[in-house]
Amino acid sequence: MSLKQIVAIALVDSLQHPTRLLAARRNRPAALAGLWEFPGGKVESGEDPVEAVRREIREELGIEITLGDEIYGPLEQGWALNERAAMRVWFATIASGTPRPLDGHDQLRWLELGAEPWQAVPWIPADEPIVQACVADAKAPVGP
Ligand SMILES: Nc1nc2c([nH]c(=O)n2[C@H]2C[C@H](O)[C@@H](COP(=O)(O)OP(=O)(O)OP(=O)(O)O)O2)c(=O)[nH]1
Repeated sequence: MSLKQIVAIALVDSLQHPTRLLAARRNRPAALAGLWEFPGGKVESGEDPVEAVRREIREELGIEITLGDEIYGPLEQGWALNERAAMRVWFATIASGTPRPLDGHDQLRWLELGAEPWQAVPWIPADEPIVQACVADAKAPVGP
C-alpha cells in the first residue's frame, strides 16, 4: 500500500433516501482544528478496512453503524487527501446509539444534502470533492 489508508463514513439519515449528512469538526491537530470532516481514521497494520471504520466510529461517535455503498474515488485507495494519505468513504446509517463528539471532534452537525453541504461549513479542502460525490451518489438509491 503506497499511501496511508484512511477510512471514513458519510453518515446519513437513510441509505435509501438520504437527506442529511453528519459533519464533524476536528479539535486536533492545530493545522486541522476547526475544519469539518467525515468521521473516521487510520487503518491499523493488518486491520480490515471495514472493521477499522467500525472501530473508529465506535471510538469517535459512540455508535454502531450499518454500512451502505462505497463512495468511490479515482484511486484504488479512494480519494487522495495529500501526498501521503488516501481515504475510502462509505455511506452509513446509525444501527444503535446517538452520535456524540467523544474523541477527535468538538462539534457534530447534520447538513442538508440538498443545500450544497460542501459550502455549509469549512471542510478540510481535500474533502470538498468527496462531499460533492456524496451528494451526487445520494441522488441514486444506495445501500444493500
Ligand atoms: N478522519 C478523516 N481524516 C481526514 C479527512 N480528510 C482528511 O484530509 N483527513 C486527514 C486528516 C488526518 O491527517 C488523516 C486522518 O487521521 P486521523 O487523525 O483522523 O486518524 P486517527 O483517528 O486514526 O488518528 P489519531 O488521532 O488517533 O492519531 O486524514 C476526513 O474527512 N476524515
